Amino acid sequence: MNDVPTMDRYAIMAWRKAERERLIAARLALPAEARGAASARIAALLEEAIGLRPGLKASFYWPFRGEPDLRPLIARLVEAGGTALLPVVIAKGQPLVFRPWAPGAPLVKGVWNIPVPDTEETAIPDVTIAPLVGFDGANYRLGYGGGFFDRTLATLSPRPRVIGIGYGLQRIPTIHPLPHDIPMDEIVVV
Ligand SMILES: Nc1nc2c(c(=O)[nH]1)N(C=O)[C@@H](CNc1ccc(C(=O)N[C@@H](CCC(=O)O)C(=O)O)cc1)CN2
Ligand SMILES: Nc1ncnc2c1ncn2[C@@H]1O[C@H](COP(=O)(O)OP(=O)(O)OP(=O)(O)O)[C@@H](O)[C@H]1O
Repeated sequence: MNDVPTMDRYAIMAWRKAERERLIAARLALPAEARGAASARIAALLEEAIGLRPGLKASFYWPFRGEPDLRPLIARLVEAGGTALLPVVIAKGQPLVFRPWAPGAPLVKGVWNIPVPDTEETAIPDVTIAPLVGFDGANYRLGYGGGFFDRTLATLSPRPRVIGIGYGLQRIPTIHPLPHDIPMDEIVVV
């Protein structure tokens, strides 16, 4: 099982499932104050990396299961004249769509009860902030297992700049990349 070259697709999917559970539990075990402090540091580094400017369209996410809370950065982008987008699951097995959202705008419950903007409007992001469950040194991302980000990026041309974000404890030696896995452009981890 730990003999990497002999892991087939089935074994990799089973390994990923266990690894996701371990990593999500480790993230949730971080005290709330530590998560809050880390979120502020990630937001500052991200702001520097992307540069807030009028017209910039950046996709974020509504935080759950201990993901860093970057909503203050959403507010700063909107104040700077940019557009913040949130990912929306239309259906399992389908790419995500991105809908605009600004602090105070209405949300409705989407798939898995994730809050999503109450609008039909969609837009393609210039920059996509991807929350990580795990990541490796080759910039591959482990997510929740729906395949949504990879499926979405595979359909977008030009592809947005993808920046993964998370905590250092989410680093793993390899996610055992499969042909559908698309590496991220950058990772901001604290
Ligand atoms: N905050 C946030 N929002 C996001 C994402 C994200 O990673 N973070 N997504 C990024 O893609 C999409 C949601 N992706 C998700 C994928 C799977 C599960 C989930 O709960 N899966 C079940 C397994 C169910 C199944 O396989 O059918 C589970 O883990 O129990 C949740 C969200 C869109 N919104
Ligand atoms: N471009 C694609 N086309 C079709 N299926 C895909 C594509 N990308 C991923 N998948 C499928 O999605 C499933 C989950 O993939 P994976 O384990 O990489 O999820 P993940 O990246 O952790 O999840 P998420 O992006 O939702 O956070 C796999 O069965 C994979 O084959």
